[in-house]
Amino acid sequence: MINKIKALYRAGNLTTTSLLGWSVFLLALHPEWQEKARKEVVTFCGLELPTSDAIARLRTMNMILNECMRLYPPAITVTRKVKREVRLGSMTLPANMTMFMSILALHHDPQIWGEDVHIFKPERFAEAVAKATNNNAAAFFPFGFGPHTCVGQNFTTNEAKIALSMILQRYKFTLSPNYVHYPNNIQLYHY
Ligand code: HEM
Repeated sequence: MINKIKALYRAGNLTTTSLLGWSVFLLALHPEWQEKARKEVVTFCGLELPTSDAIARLRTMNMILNECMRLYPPAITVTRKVKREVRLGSMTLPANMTMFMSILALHHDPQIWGEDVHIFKPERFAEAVAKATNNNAAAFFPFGFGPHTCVGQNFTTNEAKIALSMILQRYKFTLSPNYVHYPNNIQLYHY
């Protein structure tokens, strides 16, 4: 039981702070999106604490958070163990093999996202994910997929929306001239 609680704490802590950190960074770099997000928050929440009804209406913020997780996915791979030998396209995967599927690589693949793949463009997510991904909806998988999809997905999305709304209600922010870009992989599990 204690280990399960520790796992939830570890899985939910650095991932959410990573998402919030990169969101603030990207909004500092793109003041026009910062202003759009602030306007939306003020329209639906005023200067009050965001309610669950208001959070559900934050479409622009949803687009921004998706684009942040596309460019800087808090978890960069998902892992699967091959139970028995299996054919996958032209490959044969042996039993007991551990596979790492790179979220980061797929989120930065120009064949899926287009030549502007490295540019922050929340408007990609204005419509369905299938549209943003050139009909490869599974190629956007910041929370993994299948039976092991992140159990904290809805919780963390709401948490991030509340935190970001409260920041936007109170502050305008820009990037420090001393900032040095140094994205780093976070280690989720330290046993
Ligand atoms: C932005 C925040 C988060 C991101 C990007 C994220 C991402 C992920 C990813 C990629 C996986 C692997 C899914 C797979 O293998 O298909 C995962 C699993 C998991 N996540 Fe999250 N996560 C986040 C927040 C949270 C939070 C807040 C919690 C708990 C409160 C949580 C609990 C878990 C658990 C327990 C698993 C294991 C699920 C399983 O193996 O059945 N995560 N998460």
